[in-house]
Amino acid sequence: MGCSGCRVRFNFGKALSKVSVFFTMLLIFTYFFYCLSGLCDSAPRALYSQETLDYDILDDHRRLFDDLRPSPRLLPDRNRTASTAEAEQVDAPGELDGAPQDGGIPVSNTFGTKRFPQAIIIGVKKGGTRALLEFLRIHPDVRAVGAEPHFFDRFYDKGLEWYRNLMPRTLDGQITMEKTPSYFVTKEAPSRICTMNCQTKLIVVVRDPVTRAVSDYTQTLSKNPGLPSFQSLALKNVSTGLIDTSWSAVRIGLYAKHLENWLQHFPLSHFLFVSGERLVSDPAWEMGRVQDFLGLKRVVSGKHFYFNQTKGFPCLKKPEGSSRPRCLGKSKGRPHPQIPSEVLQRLRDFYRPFNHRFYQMSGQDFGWD
Ligand SMILES: Nc1ncnc2c1ncn2[C@@H]1O[C@H](COP(=O)(O)OS(=O)(=O)O)[C@@H](OP(=O)(O)O)[C@H]1O
Repeated sequence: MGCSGCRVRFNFGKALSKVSVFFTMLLIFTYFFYCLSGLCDSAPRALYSQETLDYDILDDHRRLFDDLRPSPRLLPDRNRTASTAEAEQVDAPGELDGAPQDGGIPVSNTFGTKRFPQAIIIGVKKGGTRALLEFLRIHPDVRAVGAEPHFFDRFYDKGLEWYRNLMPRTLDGQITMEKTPSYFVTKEAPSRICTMNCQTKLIVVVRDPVTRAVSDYTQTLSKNPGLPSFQSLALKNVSTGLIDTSWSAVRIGLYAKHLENWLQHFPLSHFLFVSGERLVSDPAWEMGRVQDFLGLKRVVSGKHFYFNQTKGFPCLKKPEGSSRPRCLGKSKGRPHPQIPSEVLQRLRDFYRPFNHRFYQMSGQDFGWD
């Protein structure tokens, strides 16, 4: 009896070890299948459990974009065009879902396909483009490249397949997006985007050009504390108050001029102009418009936001899978330096006719006067 009991125990133990080997193998196969299917791409999302977006943004950027980044030059150079000066400012990017791959053939499988973006946030620099993209990424039908690809301004010679391979995989019905604010001021960008797809939807986050210029200056100043004063860069002649339109921080705010270039290639119906101010004061309202424009169900709503008093901006309530709320990183919402009021007034006067022209062209009054 003792012996037969032993045999039963022995067989049971063997069976148990076979079952555990089977399950281990199953786990390994499942993992490989999962990765080969491209779902491992979404792993960086786990990093979003950080309180701010700083860490994931910078790590992903370094890992995947090191070979793309030209050496940064921070001092404004009046001999360069607005577009080249603009292109130097690499935004703190976010999650990158797809690394550039060799071969250029888009990977397609049952879990998604790398597609060209159907919608692009083309501008404006310091308008609130990062906030908009991060808010949109809550939507289950939006997948976006976190870093700024700068394809249509800097890396166009790498070819469209290179660009497509930067994109995250999407399922049917999902929208692929990217944001590169310098496209708005890049002369060649409209024709290049149209060559990719003339049906592309274009989103422009606009902000009072005076505040935008100060924000732009603040960003450059943060990287280069020896920068001359705002007024000495903005004014060609302090006594006459002549504005220096060759300074990119000023030029970018001439929205009507830049839009004119875009309207040569795209009809107005392809654009959505988002108010950068309202994106801060009422993000849910502005996100409603954006989702409608993109043909998405209104998923992102007031319940996703709270106003963070310390940050002074709306932040995201605990996103799914995250233990903490999420604000944008330190490079968003920097305190601006004090600029003499007469300089700001001079700039306001300078921009007024351009703003009015922009209101006419866009059919929206942003109330910047
Ligand atoms: N929710 C939230 N959190 C933080 N910051 C916010 C938010 N919404 C809009 N903004 C404004 O976004 C400004 C930066 O704009 P961008 O993201 O377009 O800058 S960049 O061009 O990508 O560098 C940034 O400009 P500064 O305040 O001058 O730093 C903010 O004013």
